[in-house]
Amino acid sequence: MDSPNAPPPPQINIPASLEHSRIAALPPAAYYIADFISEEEERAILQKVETAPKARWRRLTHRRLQTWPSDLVKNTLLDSQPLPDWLSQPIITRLLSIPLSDSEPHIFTPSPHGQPNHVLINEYPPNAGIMPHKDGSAYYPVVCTVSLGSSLCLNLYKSKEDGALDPEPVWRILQEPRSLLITTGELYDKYLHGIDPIPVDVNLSEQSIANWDLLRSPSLFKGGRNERQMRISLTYRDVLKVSKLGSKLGAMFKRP
Ligand SMILES: O=C(O)CCC(=O)C(=O)O
Ligand SMILES: [Fe+2]
Repeated sequence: MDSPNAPPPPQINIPASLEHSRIAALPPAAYYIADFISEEEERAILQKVETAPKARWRRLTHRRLQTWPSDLVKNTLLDSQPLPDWLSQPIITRLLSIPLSDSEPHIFTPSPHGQPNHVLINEYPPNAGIMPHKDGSAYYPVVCTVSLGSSLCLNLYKSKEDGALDPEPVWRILQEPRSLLITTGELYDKYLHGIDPIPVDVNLSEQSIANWDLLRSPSLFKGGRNERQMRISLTYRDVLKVSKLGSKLGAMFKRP
């Protein structure tokens, strides 16, 4: 557990406030912290994800996912169990330790539960992506994504006047392993996000990548390419509605 007086584990680099990690090229507001967790912490979380009971995985055509502590039922979290320790420590503790600005508390201070209560784990083989979408009304509009295992590009799209999707992304964000990306505001409500189902991200440059100046290792992408490996993402959000009935219903919907 992170305590205010303990020195941070080596390899992590947490800003004094989120303002220092703001992606300036994007509308308000998105933040990128390249070294949010250490390699050792990454390994430990990957091990927990990989050894979760088989029934935890839901298989889609090209990717698999786990939901913790459980699936939503009609946009509601059944309040049966808290998040397991390996999803709270160190990630949530560390996230909540970062002030929003030099004078304001953390990013979840105004949210109903003051912290994320739900984690979606997505596993993307190199050719897998996720269709452009919005995250909808079930969540407080702050999305925190920790990436593990591989880098890839998240694309941001806008809807055209007639509501159709403009197929060219307006911005691209490169997410490195062990990084944290936070998106809020207009990026939650107005724009769509998605990941191309391709084995290699191309045309990566200071001009094309919104968070280039915040990357840990921009030199790795000097050739403009990123060969994808297996990537696991952990998406932390606060589900607005939590049902106290969950402790009863939880037994019926219980997963191992
Ligand atoms: O894996 C990611 O980075 C994005 C996942 C996502 O957009 C979602 O689960 O809503
Ligand atoms: Fe999403």
